[in-house]
Amino acid sequence: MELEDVSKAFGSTHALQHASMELHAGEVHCLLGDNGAGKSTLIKVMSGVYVPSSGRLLVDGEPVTLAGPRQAQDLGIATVHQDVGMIPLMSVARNFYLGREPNKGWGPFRRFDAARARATALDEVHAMGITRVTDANQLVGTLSGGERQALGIARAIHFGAKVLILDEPTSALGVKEASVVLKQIDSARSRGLAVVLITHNASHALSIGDRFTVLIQGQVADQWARGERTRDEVLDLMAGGESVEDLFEKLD
Ligand SMILES: Nc1ncnc2c1ncn2[C@@H]1O[C@H](COP(=O)(O)OP(=O)(O)OP(=O)(O)O)[C@@H](O)[C@H]1O
Repeated sequence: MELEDVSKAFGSTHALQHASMELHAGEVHCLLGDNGAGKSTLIKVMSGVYVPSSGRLLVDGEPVTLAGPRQAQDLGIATVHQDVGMIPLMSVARNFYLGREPNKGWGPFRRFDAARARATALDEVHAMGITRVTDANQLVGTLSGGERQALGIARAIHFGAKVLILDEPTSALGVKEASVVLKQIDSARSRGLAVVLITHNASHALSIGDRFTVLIQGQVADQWARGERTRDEVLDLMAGGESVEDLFEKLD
């Protein structure tokens, strides 16, 4: 998938200006930038929420116009937001299938196939390494933040995502939980998905990213492949182009 010279304005706010970015199968592309840099706007363009003011979106080299999130989903573009969009008082199985419930029976006898949903949801969740869940009837509200993220990722993969967009999946998590989610991102990459990872955490980005794009005030400030920048350079870019050392000095 490719974004070519994409701009998006909200009235006089130029949230995104002439941004280009390529996603490749089997790669994690980290999208970095300070608050308000345009990251959310960019992923909303990719996921069909916003139509760009100008520029193009290409999938497998063909220009596409996404009429809405449903169309993006049909093309295999899945977004997992920080809150994962799950209902805490519903079970793991119900949340896994939310909006795509497997049915059994025919005509007026069609009904939710609960047994199938439970078995498949549990298999997929275990395949993603969440072994603490042993009963698909368990309520999502009882899962940890990391497990919910993992469930969201497992669900996206199960429903055939080719592009997986993760909006700050590790930001609310402790060290151990974050590492579980990073492992899952790695596993999605191994399965050949193109992953977009928004993060404010330089260590997470550097540990998992294959390619990197930094946005500053809506513009692509830098783009590189793994190994082409030092850790300090990355930190400065993530701070909106300011030296992190200078920022600390200002605190004194
Ligand atoms: N729907 C909207 N209407 C008006 N302005 C918007 C809208 N969405 C975003 N903006 C503005 O566009 C700019 C980029 O916002 P965006 O949310 O894309 O940044 P971000 O990098 O995701 O920030 P954060 O890390 O804080 O989520 C900001 O100045 C924001 O106020």
